[in-house]
Amino acid sequence: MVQAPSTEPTGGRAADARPAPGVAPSAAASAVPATAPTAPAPAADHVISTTGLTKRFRGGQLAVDGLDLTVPRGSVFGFLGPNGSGKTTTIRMLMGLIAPTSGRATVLGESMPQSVGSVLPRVGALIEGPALYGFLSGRDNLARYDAADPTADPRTRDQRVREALDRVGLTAAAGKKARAYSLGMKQRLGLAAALLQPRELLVLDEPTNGLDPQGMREIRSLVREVAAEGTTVFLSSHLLDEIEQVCTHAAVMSRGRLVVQGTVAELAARAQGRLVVRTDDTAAAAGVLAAHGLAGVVASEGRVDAEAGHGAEDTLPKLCAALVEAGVRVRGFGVERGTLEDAFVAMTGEGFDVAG
Ligand SMILES: Nc1ncnc2c1ncn2[C@@H]1O[C@H](COP(=O)(O)OP(=O)(O)OP(=O)(O)O)[C@@H](O)[C@H]1O
Repeated sequence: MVQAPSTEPTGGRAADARPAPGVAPSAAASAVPATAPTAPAPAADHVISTTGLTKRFRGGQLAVDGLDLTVPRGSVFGFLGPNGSGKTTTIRMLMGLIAPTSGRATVLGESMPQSVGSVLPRVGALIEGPALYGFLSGRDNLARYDAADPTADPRTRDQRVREALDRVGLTAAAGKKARAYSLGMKQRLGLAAALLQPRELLVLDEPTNGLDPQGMREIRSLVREVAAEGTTVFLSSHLLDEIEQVCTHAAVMSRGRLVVQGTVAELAARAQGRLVVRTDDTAAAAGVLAAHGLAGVVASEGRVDAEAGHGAEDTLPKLCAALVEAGVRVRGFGVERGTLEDAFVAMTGEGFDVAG
């Protein structure tokens, strides 16, 4: 089931507000004009695929610009970008909650938004925080979500709710009113709602946003568990280290456009490491590195570093020998691995400014 995002990002988090109820597949289907799918099915190993997907809002804002995205089955796919880069708008198009201006999207092999009614029952989603009734217990909130799913058998509801609560570690707090839940508990309850039924795809929009480190760890470990059971997870985040920790694949967005996509290892490999020489003879060391053609040589207190460049591993012994030969007293020498953040900066020429 897809939970309805509120139009205001904060609205979905307010447990006491009367929320928009979760969008039952049939309700979502009726919101979008149905037309016969004409696009060919994508390769079976892609759970999400978009071509030229574009969304321009009425005010003229181009939120998503010609997106070509491919999410392999079985991946934990990180959808990464600073605030305002178009992640939520993309997810809302993928879930059939808004129609694209142009381009096409397929989810689980079917065109969206046309096939929203048959696709959404196979997808669990948590978008902009769960919509909860604060005056109901966690258990009763889940029962309401389950009841909104026309495919869910009411006779086995209690068991599904019990199992979902257990899986997210909320059994002990099941009887507590949702308004008394911490933000992390609310997120976990939202995940439980998304996991009431076995799903082929789990879509999570910034699931750790606003959580403390413990809450973040809990959500990440749940994501890993779900993925280990074979569910593909599509996860948006503006946290680079989160993507590095949890995801197998990632796509990077900037200003509505896709910068790059691939495995996390491939993306991180694009980030050139820095060669670091620890020494008190910084001027001499900087001279040796520059003489060997290294770019970006920077000397600071007790340390000189430079762009390692590709193939750095092969030139390290030569450089080390040259430093020693020049009388540089080397205390430490090596390449510090580049991070995804370095890769982002290298690819976009921009800092990864989460404020957008
Ligand atoms: N309903 C809307 N009407 C007009 N502009 C919108 C609407 N929704 C989003 N935008 C704009 O589209 C751009 C992309 O927003 P979007 O929410 O998709 O980004 P995001 O990457 O998910 O960022 P965040 O992490 O802050 O949610 C932003 O400039 C935003 O202001």
